[in-house]
Amino acid sequence: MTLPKPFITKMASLLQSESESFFKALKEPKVSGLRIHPLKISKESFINNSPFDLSPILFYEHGFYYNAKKDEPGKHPYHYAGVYYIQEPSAMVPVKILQPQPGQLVLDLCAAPGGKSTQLALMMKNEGLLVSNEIHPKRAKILAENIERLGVRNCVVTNETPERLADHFPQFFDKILVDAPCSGEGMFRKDEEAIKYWSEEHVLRCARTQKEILKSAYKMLRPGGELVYSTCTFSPEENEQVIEWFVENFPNMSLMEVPKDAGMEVGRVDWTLNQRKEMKKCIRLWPHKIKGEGHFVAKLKKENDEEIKISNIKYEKNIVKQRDLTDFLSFEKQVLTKPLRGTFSIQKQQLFLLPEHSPDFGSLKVIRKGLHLGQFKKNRFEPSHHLALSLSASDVKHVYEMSSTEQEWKKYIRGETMATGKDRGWVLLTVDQFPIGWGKETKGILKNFYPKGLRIHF
Ligand SMILES: C[S@@+](CC[C@H](N)C(=O)[O-])C[C@H]1O[C@@H](n2cnc3c(N)ncnc32)[C@H](O)[C@@H]1O
Repeated sequence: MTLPKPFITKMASLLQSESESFFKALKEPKVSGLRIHPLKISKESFINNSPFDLSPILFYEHGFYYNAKKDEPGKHPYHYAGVYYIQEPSAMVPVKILQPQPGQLVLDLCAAPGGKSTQLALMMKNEGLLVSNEIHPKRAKILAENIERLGVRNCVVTNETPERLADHFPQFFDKILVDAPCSGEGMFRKDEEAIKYWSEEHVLRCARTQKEILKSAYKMLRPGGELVYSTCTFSPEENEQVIEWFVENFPNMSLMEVPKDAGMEVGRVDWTLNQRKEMKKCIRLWPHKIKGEGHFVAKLKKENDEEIKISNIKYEKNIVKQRDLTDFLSFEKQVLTKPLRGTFSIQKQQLFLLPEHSPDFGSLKVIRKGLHLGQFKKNRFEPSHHLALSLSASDVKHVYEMSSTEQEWKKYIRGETMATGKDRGWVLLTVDQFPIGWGKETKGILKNFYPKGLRIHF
């Protein structure tokens, strides 16, 4: 790895005597981590049942380091079953600091590919509303796929600009995460592109964008609400200086103290323009101080001193008529062990189960509205992959069990038809009890419903 010269000069001057260990750490291999889906598996069970060489991430209870030289968790069936999400360890910290609660209204404003959104939803135990927004259409699609793979039920995925969202949702959210686009200096060990793309101008451009995004986030935060700002870069211009600008321009935003784990450093007052002491409340994760690529995190609260506007946001009502659900209800009766409850929504023959408190999104571009249950076809209902991954084996009447230690699951992921010798209709396929997708059995043959776009040819 060849670091840009101006970056070396700048970091050497900022870090002084510490810079030697910083640059040494950047020459070491990246660390690799994954975060388990705590609603699907416990830590103990994961340690006992996964074949990986794991060690716990001390600053995140559901996180593990794995040995990237030996293990490929991205190719294990548990990955396709959404049992974990592969995530850089220090990227697990911002959501831990935001502490979203079940039932809250939460926004992830810069959400793709979905590491932090999936973490938010699981901490919320799939209860309440999570709006996960991504400005770039292709990345928004990847975000929706990860939301699906982890079986998240309470998330609406949008593809919008922060400004348009802010016009629609004034003072609406209890908690907002701004995991901002940044110059990615903390990506240097894992992504050569980040090095190629780096320049002082890029750092300053990112800082301007970050401030614009924060202005929109501010509008959407309710009085008393909390916001976490994070980046995976080291430059003060994108970190302490952005937060300093934020509290100076929005005086009812105040920095909150957050608990720091071993190895986490405080924000640098001496790297700000106006030496504001409260910048110490920010957190810095450095690759030479913790086992991770590095992050910056700040938590702020919107004080109540602003006039509270009555929000005129409308909520979605259950306008789907029972007769429109006939085919779904007969599917539900035949296949599921208990009915799904909540507010349904139908769009172009697609059926969704909305999160609680789901607002009307007006003309905003919505990619996925809650749990996608499936599609109405002529006189029948076809369940979705999202539904399969949101269920547990006990939620369905018929299961076809596979084992992670045998090769059969690969046939399924390749999209092959399988001979099961049974005739049970819709069947949920599982790997070691974890649902991985649907199949439809007729006359001893199971037709494969693993989505075509996700099939892999091993
Ligand atoms: C650091 S990444 C987010 C990573 C994500 N939170 C996760 O944990 O998987 C920042 C995201 O912001 C998006 N972005 C870029 N420019 C933006 C802008 N002007 N407004 C909002 N989001 C933007 C990028 O497309 C990118 O997906």
